Amino acid sequence: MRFAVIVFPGSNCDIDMYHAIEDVLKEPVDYVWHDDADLSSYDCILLPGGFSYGDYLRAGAIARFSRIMQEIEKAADQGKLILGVCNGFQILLEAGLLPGAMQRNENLQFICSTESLIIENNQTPFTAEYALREEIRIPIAHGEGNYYCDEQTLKELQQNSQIVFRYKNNPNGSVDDIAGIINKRGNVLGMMPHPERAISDLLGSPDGKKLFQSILKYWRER
Ligand SMILES: NC(=O)CC[C@H](N)C(=O)O
Repeated sequence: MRFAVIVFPGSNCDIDMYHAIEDVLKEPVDYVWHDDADLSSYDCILLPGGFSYGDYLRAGAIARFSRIMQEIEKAADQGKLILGVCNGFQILLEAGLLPGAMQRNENLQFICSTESLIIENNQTPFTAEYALREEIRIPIAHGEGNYYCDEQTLKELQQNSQIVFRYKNNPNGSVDDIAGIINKRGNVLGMMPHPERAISDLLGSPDGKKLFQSILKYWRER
């Protein structure tokens, strides 16, 4: 299974993401620069965290217009797996690949902490290795993680089981304690917490490993 880690000017979790794939899955992984225009050889596309274009205007608002985004939209249409973490999630929202938007954290502070998350849907390619309602510990580090959507969208997310992760103790004011959502088709996941920073006890938690293992399992069994 071939993985691409997309690198924007200002990405800063790309190396962690690369090593998560290399260390946990031992599968081929490449960095792909945002101005490149071919993702056809990749099975899974990873948008890492960071401050693309300095988070100017809004986090993800400029990266959304990168050349690579057309390729990512094409890959999503083809049913390939797309994972956006933190700034990657923000970019997917700005691009309209996931519904809703990010606001500044409720307390207007950048929050850096390890949070308990609840697995709300383990029937996705990204979470099949977890138990339903399993509680996991994953770090967060963001200033704009306060997920918002209108009532109609929230109802749809709830009814279609598109809310994949919820915070146990909501740190940022996100609606319905949302930490991560998936698209209706089930191949595009966005989440604010960083699973790539939780792949061993040495890093404080190994709980992110199952997310990457779920991706590989899905690909092998599909
Ligand atoms: N870790 C990150 O991806 C930082 C997220 C982001 N740009 C924010 O502060 O909201």
